Amino acid sequence: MKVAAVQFEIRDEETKEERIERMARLLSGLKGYDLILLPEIWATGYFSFERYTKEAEPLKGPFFQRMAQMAQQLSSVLFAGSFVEQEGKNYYNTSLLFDANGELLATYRKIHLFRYGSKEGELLTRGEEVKAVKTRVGCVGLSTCYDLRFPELYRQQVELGAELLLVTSAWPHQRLAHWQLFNAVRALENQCFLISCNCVGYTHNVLLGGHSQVVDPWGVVRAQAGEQETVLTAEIDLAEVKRVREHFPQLKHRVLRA
Ligand SMILES: O=C(O)CCC(=O)C(=O)O
Repeated sequence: MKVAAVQFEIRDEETKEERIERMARLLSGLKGYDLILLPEIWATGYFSFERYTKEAEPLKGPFFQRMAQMAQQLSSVLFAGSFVEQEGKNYYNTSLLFDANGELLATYRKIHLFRYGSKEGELLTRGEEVKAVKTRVGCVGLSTCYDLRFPELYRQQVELGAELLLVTSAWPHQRLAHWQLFNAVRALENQCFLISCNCVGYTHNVLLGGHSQVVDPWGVVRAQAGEQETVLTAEIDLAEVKRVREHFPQLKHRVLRA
């Protein structure tokens, strides 16, 4: 199957609406992909904490509607990245997964909120539910940025059937080495494909790291973006997950202690 990750540049001078329109233009050139990924809180900008509550939307607000429409127009499963969701008094970092007909397949509220040089932990409420979802492109595990540092989350996704790990991100360049390691290791230790979609650009004095990746179940990086806005593409075969797990049955050799 053909996959694409839109590594998007965050430009602080843009409004949310301008950013959504620019993303829509980028997406309109992406015909023929089975699965497309977008980054974390890209429409508001992850580091634009002053905009979070102002730009928050209910789950099925305009952001949701636009992304559903894009999935349908592209006939692609779309992991639309995340937005700031408001439900009552609470705000969440919520990502959306749409089927190729524009129907919602799943939502995921970020579980591990980032608190280092970030106001996310103050402003948002963490999610509770681990998500691995059966789709026409395989069973996908959903996660967001800082989640990458917590291996138990991905193991739970695998226990729920995940074979493809999708990571939406706004990871800073300062810790690019960590990003590179976690991308490879999460795929390798779980014998899954992993696709990550990061942002680039300078935002609120933070340089975002790019290097969105496609990693195979041996931990080999099959495709990797650089540090510019770009669309990372790859062709992957999920049958490899089964082959790798049969050939090297590490997941069956776990020793679980109480
Ligand atoms: O863990 C990190 O170093 C970066 C995490 C992050 O930027 C985020 O969760 O948005």
